[in-house]
Amino acid sequence: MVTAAAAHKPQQQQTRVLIAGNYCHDVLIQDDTVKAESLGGAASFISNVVNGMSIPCNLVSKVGEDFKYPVDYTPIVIPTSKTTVFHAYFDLGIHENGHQDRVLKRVCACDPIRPSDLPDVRSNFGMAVGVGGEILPETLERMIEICDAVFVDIQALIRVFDSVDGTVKLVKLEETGFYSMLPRIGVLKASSEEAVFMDVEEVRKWCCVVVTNGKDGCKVYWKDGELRISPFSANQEDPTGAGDSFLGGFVAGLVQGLAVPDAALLGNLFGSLTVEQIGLPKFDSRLLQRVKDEVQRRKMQCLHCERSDNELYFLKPVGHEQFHASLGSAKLIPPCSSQARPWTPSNSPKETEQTPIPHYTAQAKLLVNSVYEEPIQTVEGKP
Ligand SMILES: Nc1ncnc2c1ncn2[C@@H]1O[C@H](COP(=O)(O)OP(=O)(O)O)[C@@H](O)[C@H]1O
Ligand SMILES: O=P([O-])([O-])O[C@@H]1[C@@H](O)[C@H](O)[C@@H](O)[C@H](O)[C@@H]1O
Repeated sequence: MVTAAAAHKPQQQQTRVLIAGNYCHDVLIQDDTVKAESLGGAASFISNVVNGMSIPCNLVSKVGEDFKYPVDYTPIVIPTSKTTVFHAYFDLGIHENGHQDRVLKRVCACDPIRPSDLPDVRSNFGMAVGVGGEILPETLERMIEICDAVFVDIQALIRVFDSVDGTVKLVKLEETGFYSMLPRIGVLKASSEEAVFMDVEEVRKWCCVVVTNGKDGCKVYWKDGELRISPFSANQEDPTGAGDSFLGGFVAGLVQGLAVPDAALLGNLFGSLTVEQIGLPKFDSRLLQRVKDEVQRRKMQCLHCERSDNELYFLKPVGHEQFHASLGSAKLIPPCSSQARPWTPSNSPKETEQTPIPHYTAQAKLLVNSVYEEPIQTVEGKP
């Protein structure tokens, strides 16, 4: 078995982002026909965004010897296990409102990621983003120890799998072994379908909660306030990975020093770009360059914003709407090449109202510290 240390990509001196979650083989099925097969898993969608934004990261993932995709971050290969496989059925989950949703089945599960698989160096941002049950309570504990702020996708915590056919079901967050760790994580991200499996009013007392809502963008909740963040328009082809790419964009924004509302816009942007392609999206290089330029410009703008108090961190900094417009216009740049293929009917997003409710909270402080306290320390007792 390849050890975690040997499997990692050679490290830059300062690892800023640590992603933990297994790569998967995704099979997209509609009307009993395989429509596409793709590299999947939240870790692949997130690293795709983070790499696209030129942010160095470290990724811990486990696969079997059957793993079939080239990836930037070498996974740990488990000879006795197979790669996690998900079948996504797009015709079984028609909601009462007519909205087409998917039914997911985990048909194969690779080994969980254990604390010993994680690197011994500290990271500023940890991302616990399992999809097939690979994040164990002790793994999340270890991430909390070695990362300044931990971002968790609730799907890593509340999924259970039917013992016969692997259908993904969700359980209440408070019934899981992760609930007591909430005060020590930075951000918990959930889709609106997943959010009903937690008491948002209770959880927001402990950590920042981000609920994504498809074409309607997302909402950020913290102890004393909440904020709706506008979406970007998209012609949806495949919803797979939108939430993952959102989280990648959100963290990419925070890594670069954006305030939470601006970083959430970057999350919305990458979510909207992802639904326009089938499977793992390929971002156009000109678009990425423009987004990076806009983020740099925004960062410089906000250096001049009043920011001496933690209270301001959740505030929409002046110029937020303009930043939204600039990112939106980046989406209009003609692509170097077109990757999108028609498959499902497209959706058009509605503009949503914005509700700034600025207040200081302990979570804000945690995030501020994680972003602005620069030095990366080594784990106590380890080199
Ligand atoms: N049809 C869409 N149009 C525009 N943006 C979208 C669309 N679907 C998703 N997004 C973006 O991606 C984010 C995550 O999508 P969502 O469907 O809520 O998550 P998940 O993939 O976890 O179900 C949304 O908050 C939004 O910013
Ligand atoms: O669509 P989304 O919820 O953001 O995330 C998806 C997971 O729910 C799914 O289990 C996995 O197979 C996909 O590759 C993707 O990671």
